Amino acid sequence: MGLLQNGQWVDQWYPTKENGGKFVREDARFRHWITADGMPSSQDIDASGFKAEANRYHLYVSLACPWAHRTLIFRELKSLQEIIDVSIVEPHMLHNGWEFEGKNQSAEATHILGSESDPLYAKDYLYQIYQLAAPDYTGRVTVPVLWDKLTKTIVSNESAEIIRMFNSSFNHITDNQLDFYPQALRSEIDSINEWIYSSINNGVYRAGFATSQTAYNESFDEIFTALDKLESILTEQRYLIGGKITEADWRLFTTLIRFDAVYVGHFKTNKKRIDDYPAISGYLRELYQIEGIADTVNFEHIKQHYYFSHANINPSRIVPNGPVLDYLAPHNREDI
Ligand SMILES: N[C@@H](CCC(=O)N[C@@H](CS)C(=O)NCC(=O)O)C(=O)O
Repeated sequence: MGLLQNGQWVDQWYPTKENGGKFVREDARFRHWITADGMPSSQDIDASGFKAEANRYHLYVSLACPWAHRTLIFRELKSLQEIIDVSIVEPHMLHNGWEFEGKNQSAEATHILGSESDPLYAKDYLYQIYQLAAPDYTGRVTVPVLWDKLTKTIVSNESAEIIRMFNSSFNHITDNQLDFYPQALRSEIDSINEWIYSSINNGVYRAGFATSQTAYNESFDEIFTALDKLESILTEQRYLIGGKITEADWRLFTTLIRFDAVYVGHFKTNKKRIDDYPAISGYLRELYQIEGIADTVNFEHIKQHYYFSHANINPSRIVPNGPVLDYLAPHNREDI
């Protein structure tokens, strides 16, 4: 794993020493917006508008990654499958970072079913896509990447913003008017997102990537305090914000679905499993059973990625066979 420095790939692990053993996530650097008419959006930090058009954009994802998973879910829920195509990288992220399927894969990586080659430029590694967009780029090479085929650049590598674009910018093309970020609920959604991002979505990474006991303990406590609070919220109400599924639920979902399969073991977030929380686990099953969602979940990619890629956490690279999980069992949430 590594990053680009002035456009050159450098193989190195996350620096945690200077932060007392804490993992600190870097902000995404490509932050443009696709708008319906192509006019710059007020959220676009570079004020360059990208017009919503069918088959102009391409999504590079990993099926393992919870952030990329959000974008796949929104592509599904917002009927964008036919107009935004997707490429799936190999789950093993090694010394060249994310790799495409092909003959130049790292020697120790295994070809995992479902991984794809780069259909646009036949590149071997995702960092080469970043180099195409910005030859002198400095920063991490992350998924998801929303790519513009017309101007050959990265529109965005920030999942939180990609799902907002998917939520509304293509409605006039797809005629899908579902709204997961309705005006009236925005401030409530924003504040729940912030809490869940820091304590849970990013909390599990802070626990897993911590290199000091203190840093791990801190995140561990934060995660389980938040899960206990979530359990009481979801005992009283069906979704995070009352009776309607919003963006906040989907952002939480991608962490919950990885929790028992990977985080409990690999990231040592093992005070309880999601399965031990009756309300959260029923809620998780309900979301999983919504049409189109199960197809976005690939446990093989999820487990292979974490257990195999992070050799400093799991040097043997043995990928566990369990646990047995049944997300198709009845959720019994209809009457809440
Ligand atoms: N802020 C980004 C974070 C994405 C992210 O960190 N993705 C991970 C995979 S789960 C990644 O690609 N990491 C590679 C790296 O950090 O070098 C987003 O939400 O889109």
